[in-house]
Amino acid sequence: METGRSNSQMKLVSGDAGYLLEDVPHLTDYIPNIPTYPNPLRFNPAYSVVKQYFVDMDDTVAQKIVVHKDSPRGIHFRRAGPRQKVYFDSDEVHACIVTCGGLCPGLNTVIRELVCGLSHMYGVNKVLGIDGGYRGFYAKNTVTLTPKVVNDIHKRGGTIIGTSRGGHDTSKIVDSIQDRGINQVYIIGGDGTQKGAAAIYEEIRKRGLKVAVAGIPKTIDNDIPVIDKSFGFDTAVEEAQRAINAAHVEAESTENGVGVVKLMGRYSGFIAMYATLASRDVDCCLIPESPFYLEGKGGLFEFIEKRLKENGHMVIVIAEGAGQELLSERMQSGDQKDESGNKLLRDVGLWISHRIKDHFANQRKMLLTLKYIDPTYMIRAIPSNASDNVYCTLLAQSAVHGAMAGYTGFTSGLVNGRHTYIPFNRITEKQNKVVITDRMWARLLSSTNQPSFLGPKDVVESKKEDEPPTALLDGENCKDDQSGK
Ligand SMILES: Nc1ncnc2c1ncn2[C@@H]1O[C@H](COP(=O)(O)OP(=O)(O)OP(=O)(O)O)[C@@H](O)[C@H]1O
Ligand SMILES: O=P(O)(O)OC[C@H]1O[C@](O)(CO)[C@@H](O)[C@@H]1O
Ligand SMILES: [Mg+2]
Repeated sequence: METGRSNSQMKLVSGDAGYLLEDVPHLTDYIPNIPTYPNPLRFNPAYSVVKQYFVDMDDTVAQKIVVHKDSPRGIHFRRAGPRQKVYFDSDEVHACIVTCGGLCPGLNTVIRELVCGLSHMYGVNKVLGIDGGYRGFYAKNTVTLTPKVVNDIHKRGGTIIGTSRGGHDTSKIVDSIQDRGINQVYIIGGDGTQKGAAAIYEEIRKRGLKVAVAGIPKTIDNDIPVIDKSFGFDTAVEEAQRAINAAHVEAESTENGVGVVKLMGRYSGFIAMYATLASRDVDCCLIPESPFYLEGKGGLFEFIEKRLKENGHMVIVIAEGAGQELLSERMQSGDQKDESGNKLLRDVGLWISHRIKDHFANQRKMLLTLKYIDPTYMIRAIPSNASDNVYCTLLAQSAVHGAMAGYTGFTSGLVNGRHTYIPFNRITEKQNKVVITDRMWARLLSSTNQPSFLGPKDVVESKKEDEPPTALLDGENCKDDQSGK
């Protein structure tokens, strides 16, 4: 039973035992009588041997998988994959791909697999690359993308079609889509990009155009909610190990050696947390979600001194968004923002390195050798690793299957290990953050043996926030209502 719509993006369908499907829009929601065609995959020798290759129309994926016997079934998303019927004839499709926001390992793999998936699975040969992000729709030329052009691009970092921040003019973008006769739009980017994609979808729907809009979530920060993790995250964590290793080697080679590594993570400390857990060489990990302080009892300086006395060296990993509130007024960037409106951060790594050196030289009169390593762009400008390549391939293929099947206004995402179509507004309504009252953060604290820097009051406050954990965490409370994982 369809229970209603909060807006044109959200179709809610309820079922027995608290089952709720947060469905994605379909072109037929606003264009009646669109002709359908049998899915050309049924004639494809690679797939025709696969029993039940097509996804059952009723297949959905549960958001919550830790349950009690009397738990409500909760929120579900439509399962991704090829459908029996498609709503585009192969010759009719004119697709475009755009990449927006910061770089991320795997962007080129997604582009490659969109182009190859469209061509090899659906016989679609008209694919345009939009040059340089959203503004490329109206301010730049396009690039023709063929399987031959994209053949080797997954071995390179970056995005062959360029990216940018800012420049989202919905009306001009949709004019350009209309003028060029584009009817499938694939948009790869982070939370800002997906908000832009939602605006494009709304405008397309308002104009009644037969244009499918599909998002592919991208962010090395892993700050996109609902999905298990974002592509490129594993690669970034792996690359971060190299910086941590270097910091460790430098630190252990001198008396009272301290290695400080700053890693990306504007609002979410997932990269720092995972790189720390993977490395085991890190003595202290500082992330935006967990406040800390430097001086006095239980502070960072006290911990550094203790660890140096115990081990003679230590490694600190700090996410770029950590401790921003501690930076002095003079260092604050005030209200400076980038072109997309994201707040510009000050260099917390440099700041903390100076503060540590200053404290030990002047207050404690202790000789200490500190090396600061800032690998920021190096962890996102590299090609994706093997596992991210496979992940990117499936995300891209899922997006293609969804658009061909007439779905629109959706993001292709992995939920509990299954590929799904998620409505844009579920992806954009909040940011995914490390939950410091979750077991994963406790594992980190126990692995580094660092103080939590929290008083009992802070823990209670933080618990009250009730952030929904993601699959990268595992504090899922099965008694929760249907508000999320
Ligand atoms: N609320 C919004 N509505 C429309 N467009 C938006 C919105 N927020 C951001 N955008 C556009 O999306 C694009 C990318 O946004 P942004 O620079 O914030 O990166 P992102 O997609 O969040 O990726 P990341 O932060 O991981 O680098 C920009 O072109 C920006 O203009
Ligand atoms: O310098 P740029 O390109 O604006 O990107 C920096 C930001 O992009 C991110 O990598 C997210 O994509 C953040 O971690 C970082 O703060
Ligand atoms: Mg963002």
